[in-house]
Amino acid sequence: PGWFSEISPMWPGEAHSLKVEKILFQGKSDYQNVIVFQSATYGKVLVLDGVIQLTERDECAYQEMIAHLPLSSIPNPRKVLVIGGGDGGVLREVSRYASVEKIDICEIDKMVVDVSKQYFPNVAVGYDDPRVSLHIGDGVAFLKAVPEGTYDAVIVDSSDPIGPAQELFEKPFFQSVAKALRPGGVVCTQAESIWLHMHIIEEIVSNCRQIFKGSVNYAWTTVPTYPSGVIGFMLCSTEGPPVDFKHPINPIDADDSHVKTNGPLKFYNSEIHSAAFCLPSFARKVIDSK
Ligand SMILES: NCCCN[C@H]1CC[C@H](NCCCN)CC1
Repeated sequence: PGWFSEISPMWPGEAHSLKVEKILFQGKSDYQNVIVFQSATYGKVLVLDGVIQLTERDECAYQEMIAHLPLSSIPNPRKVLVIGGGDGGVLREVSRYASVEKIDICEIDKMVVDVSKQYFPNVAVGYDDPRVSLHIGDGVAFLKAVPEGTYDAVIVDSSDPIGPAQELFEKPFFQSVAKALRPGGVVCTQAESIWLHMHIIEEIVSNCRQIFKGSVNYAWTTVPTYPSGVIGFMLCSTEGPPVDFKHPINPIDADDSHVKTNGPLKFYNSEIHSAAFCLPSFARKVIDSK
């Protein structure tokens, strides 16, 4: 009955809208407002504090890219940490790797987990994997308690810098991620839009270059229901065995040695992996110069 428009001071003067068929859930957690609605053409939609987190139709693009850009770049990921990502979509993608032994996830808002399990079963299917351990709490505190060099990969599937995820965009957090990673370990973070947030990205890249002494790259992909239709990722590795993010050495889309229980990959493949690092000149100028 009507339209949902994603109006936010983070993208002034513009608002992506989706036609609403039915509101399925409305709640207020300790951290944010949570809404689930059935859209006319994008399936069910999860909204936190008025910001679209995922839709059934295009979530594959974001979840597959944020997980496979880092994990396809290292030979045998064993221990993986997901910060945020309470909907479970990233877990679904991480569990495709037979080499993975342990997946820790730290999500601050339990309502996001519960709502995803109830309304987005094909996304929350990630929680069914026995290797997954769910920690409800603040990712900043969780990482401070992690012993040095624990993880092969950290994936920061955060919302935006306004709200509970604010600290996940700041330098101390990146430092704690670097400490938690083994030498040559990798991190992939949600890194906003080159059309909307070049200044935020400039700051993030500058911080990452100071903290991560392996490689630091920015990749991007298309997600029609995120503002400006694109979303980016920071791909960084710590000092140690070199990581070439642009040429995946552990292709998840190649053979059948990977778990297929969660259905086929809908978006990610090795070509789009490499292409994701090709940037328009206005972005490359800023990102490569930091
Ligand atoms: N696992 C899916 C969670 C999605 N995370 C974020 C949700 C907010 C979205 N705003 C985009 C703002 C413009 N860059 C970015 C991804």
